[in-house]
Amino acid sequence: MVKTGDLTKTYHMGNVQVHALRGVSTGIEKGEFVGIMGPSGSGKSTFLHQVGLLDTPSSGTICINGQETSLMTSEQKARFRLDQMGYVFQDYALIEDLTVLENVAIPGLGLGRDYHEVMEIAGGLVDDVGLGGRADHLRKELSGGQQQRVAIARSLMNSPAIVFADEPCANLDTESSQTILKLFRHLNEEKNQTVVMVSHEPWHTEFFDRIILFRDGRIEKKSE
Ligand SMILES: Nc1ncnc2c1ncn2[C@@H]1O[C@H](COP(=O)(O)OP(=O)(O)OP(=O)(O)O)[C@@H](O)[C@H]1O
Repeated sequence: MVKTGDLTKTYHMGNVQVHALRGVSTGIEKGEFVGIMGPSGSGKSTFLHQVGLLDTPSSGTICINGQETSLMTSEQKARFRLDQMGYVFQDYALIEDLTVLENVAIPGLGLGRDYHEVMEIAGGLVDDVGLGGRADHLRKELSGGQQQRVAIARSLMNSPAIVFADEPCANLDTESSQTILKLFRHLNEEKNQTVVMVSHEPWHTEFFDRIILFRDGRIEKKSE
C-alpha cells in the first residue's frame, strides 16, 4: 500500500543543513495499524509528511497504491490527497464557524460530490464516532477529545485508503487518549482501515499492530 525507497529529507536553514530523514526504505500493508515511534527529533513527523504527500522529499521514492508519487503534478497530488488519504493532526484543525456535521462534510464537498449524499455520509460518520447528539454543535462547544473525534470522522469522509495521524492524542488527557486510540483500533478492525500514527507515548504500543521505530532519521528496528 505504501512503499518508500531510500527516502531522504534535508532541511536547509541558511548555511545549516538538517538531515531529518537519511534513507528510509519501508512498507505499510493494507489494513495495518502502524505506530511511528522514536525519540524527539528522530524524523517521525517528517516521515509522515512525506508519505502523506504534504511535503516533497529531497530524494527517494514513495509509492502509494501502486502509484509512484514523484511523477505527479501538484494538482494531481492535491486530488490524490483528497481522494485517497485522511489526516488527523494534534490541533484537530476544525473550522470554527462550521458545525460538527459541516466540518465532517468538508472533504466530500471538496471533491465535488453530491451535497445530499455527502451530508448523509457525514451524519453516519458523526454517529460512528459517538457524537450523534452533537451534530449541530460548534467547535467551541466541544471538549478536546470530542473535537478530535470530529477530526477522525472528517478524515474518513472520502473512504480514504489510508489515514495519517500525527500525535492525535498530544493535547488530550489519558482517558480521552484511550477513547481516541480505541476508536482508531475499532476502525482498523471493523473497516480494515489502514492507519499510520505518530506517537511518543510507550503505552500506545499496545494498540498498534506494528511499530516502525525511528532514530536519527533512520529506521532503527521493526517489531512485528
Ligand atoms: N521545517 C523544518 N525546518 C527545519 N528543520 C526541521 C523542520 N521540520 C523538522 N526539522 C528538523 O528535522 C528533524 C526531525 O524533525 P521531526 O519533527 O520530523 O522529528 P519528530 O521525531 O517528529 O520529533 P518530535 O517527536 O519532537 O515531534 C529535527 O532535527 C527537526 O528540528
